[in-house]
Amino acid sequence: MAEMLHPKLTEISFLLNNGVRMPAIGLGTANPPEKLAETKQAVKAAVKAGYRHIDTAWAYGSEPFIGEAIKELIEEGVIKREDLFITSKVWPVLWDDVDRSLNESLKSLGVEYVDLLLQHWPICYNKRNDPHGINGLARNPVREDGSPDYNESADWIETYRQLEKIYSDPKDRRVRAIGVSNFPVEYLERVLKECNVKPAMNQVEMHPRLPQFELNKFCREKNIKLTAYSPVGSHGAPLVDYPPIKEMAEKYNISPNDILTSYHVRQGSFVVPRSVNSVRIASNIEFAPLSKEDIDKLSDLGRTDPKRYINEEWNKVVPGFTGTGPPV
Ligand SMILES: NC(=O)C1=CN([C@@H]2O[C@H](COP(=O)(O)OP(=O)(O)OC[C@H]3O[C@@H](n4cnc5c(N)ncnc54)[C@H](O)[C@@H]3O)[C@@H](O)[C@H]2O)C=CC1
Ligand SMILES: O=C1O[C@H](CO)[C@@H](O)[C@@H]1O
Repeated sequence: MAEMLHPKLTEISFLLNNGVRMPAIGLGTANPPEKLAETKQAVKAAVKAGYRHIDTAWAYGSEPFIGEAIKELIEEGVIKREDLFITSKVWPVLWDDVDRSLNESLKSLGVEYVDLLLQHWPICYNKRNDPHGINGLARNPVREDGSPDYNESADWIETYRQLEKIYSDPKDRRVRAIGVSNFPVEYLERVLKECNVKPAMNQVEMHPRLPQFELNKFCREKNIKLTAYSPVGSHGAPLVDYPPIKEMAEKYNISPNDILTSYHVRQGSFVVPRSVNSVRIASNIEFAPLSKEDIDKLSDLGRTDPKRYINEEWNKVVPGFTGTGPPV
């Protein structure tokens, strides 16, 4: 490809529906237990490479390591707190205690506010103590028979109501924007009907093999932004070696990772790739100015070869969030 002038992915940002500006690419931090401690150097490498957005969650166990990285980056004079955009999420075991979830996240992160707080899943779990869980609670509680321990009498919308109460209190400065994650269109419709604060974000699995056509159309109409998680197909990065992606990468003379992140940013969505490899973090920030035809060609894979990588037993209760995903 001829040399072209265009920004790095780390230089692009979009506005949320409440006027808050959010950097387009964020570092994903849902690292496996054996790599959790590496999150600290990954965040430091990402910020030094230009990243200003970190994606985390109460449930990841990565927040204390992100906190250590932020503290050192501020002490070293690399950034100030206000230069960073931090997203955290409320896990279904704390569906009825958003205050606790947020306070524990803030404490671990060592910050006074998060920029975006999401309801992680529209699911309500019962609380079960587990010394190996997150802050003493089992992350995915199960019953004696091994089935997910849902709270059958609870309503997932209660979590969003608690989020909007915190966000709407002018004396409470702990969140700058609120949103949801893993919400299908019908759940978003219910939030829009029954709640007062429109979610700024819906974070979902999204990539060429799961282009989320219906959610994209709905969210664009309602001015709700989307963030793409698992952009390279999660564990093992299967999409990086997927022939149509490699072919597009060769055409643009750029890495497959850059194709897979630019695919979202080019369409006005956010993307949160995960890595603890500092070389990869720093090199995979090129923006590919994909043409409309190339975007359509990639999205077509969602019709011809659909695939959802995050498919767990307990998330099957969310319509469309199982198997190959929503019909296209
Ligand atoms: N809201 C939600 O429910 C969810 C949110 N997320 C967020 O999205 C982030 C990204 O999604 P993930 O599922 O973590 O997966 P991902 O699609 O970003 O893939 C990450 C994996 O790919 C590997 N990788 C990346 N490039 C590679 C390359 N060129 N060669 C070999 N390996 C490579 C990384 O080392 C890592 O193991 C998470 O870390 C988390 O922050 C992820 C899942 C669910
Ligand atoms: O955010 C999340 O990450 C894990 C998968 O990596 C998933 O359980 C959850 O939604």
